[in-house]
Amino acid sequence: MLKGAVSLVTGGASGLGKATVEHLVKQGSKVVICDLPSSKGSELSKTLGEDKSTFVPVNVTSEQDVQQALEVTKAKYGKLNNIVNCAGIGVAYKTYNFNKNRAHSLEDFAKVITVNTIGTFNVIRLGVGLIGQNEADKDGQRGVVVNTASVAAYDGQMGQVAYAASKGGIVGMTLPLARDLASQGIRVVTIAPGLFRTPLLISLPEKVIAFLEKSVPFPSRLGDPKEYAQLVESVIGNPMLNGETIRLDGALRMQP
Ligand SMILES: NC(=O)C1=CN([C@@H]2O[C@H](COP(=O)(O)OP(=O)(O)OC[C@H]3O[C@@H](n4cnc5c(N)ncnc54)[C@H](O)[C@@H]3O)[C@@H](O)[C@H]2O)C=CC1
Ligand SMILES: C[C@]12CCC(=O)C=C1CC[C@@H]1[C@@H]2[C@@H](O)C[C@@]2(C)[C@H]1CC[C@]2(O)C(=O)C=O
Repeated sequence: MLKGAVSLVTGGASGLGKATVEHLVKQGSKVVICDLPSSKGSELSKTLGEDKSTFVPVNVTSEQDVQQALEVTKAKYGKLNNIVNCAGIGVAYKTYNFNKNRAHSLEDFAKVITVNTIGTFNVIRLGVGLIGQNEADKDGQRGVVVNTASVAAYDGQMGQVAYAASKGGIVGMTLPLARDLASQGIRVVTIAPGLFRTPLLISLPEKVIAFLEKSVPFPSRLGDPKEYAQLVESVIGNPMLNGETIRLDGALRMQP
């Protein structure tokens, strides 16, 4: 399924996106790594081999940047089969800070929605144009889109109102996207990860990590980004998976 395929991964220079890039390349896909200019995408591509991967500096909220990435994809690899949306950010503020008498900044709320929700949609709306140019396989399929939400879309914690809303938006758009794109044989599936061992979580004090790990029923540990990448491969390989969000969380239900 991945041998000879071309995949575009946003947020591909770090964490879950990076593990996905590495896994897809290992499975024989060419990969276009889209991430911010300040990211380590270029180094990653050099390590993987610049024939198998290409870094394009992209802010997912920019139409121009995403178009540029699609042009590079077409010019270098001739087609696009899969999009994996991993780019994302978060802030941690309560709706109102009653000690400081200060409301959640509207700018911060909008920023998280803009990158996570609008950025994801921006890449999909432009990227499916190129996927739609593929010849359909014997099942009528032309390509697959995999998005990244979070368990926060369902059990957002205190201080996660912007993040949870942004991820809820991704869960909410999954079915209508799948319906909109069904006529072209393009599937859309969202993964909602729990707690994964990426730079953000690794940087927390050991005590906090141990506490977070304990909150996961089984296996009681942080997820390995490779396990996320493994699910991306399964989603791409299974033609009946469509219009659904899959939790990948060891049965974690986050507390308030
Ligand atoms: N690590 C975890 O436990 C979980 C992560 N997630 C989600 O998974 C995704 C990946 O998270 P991690 O790998 O942990 O984070 P990370 O911070 O390691 O990677 C995110 C990448 O997105 C890039 N990025 C940020 N804003 C961007 C923009 N505007 N345009 C292009 N690229 C941009 C960053 O430069 C970075 O390379 C995010 O959407 C996050 O919300 C969801 C649930 C759990
Ligand atoms: C806010 C959390 C949990 C409590 C803590 O001591 C430290 C944290 C910082 C990283 C957060 C933690 C948790 O809320 C889950 C997320 C938001 C985590 C970063 C990614 C995270 O795993 C996620 O996106 C879950 O959906």
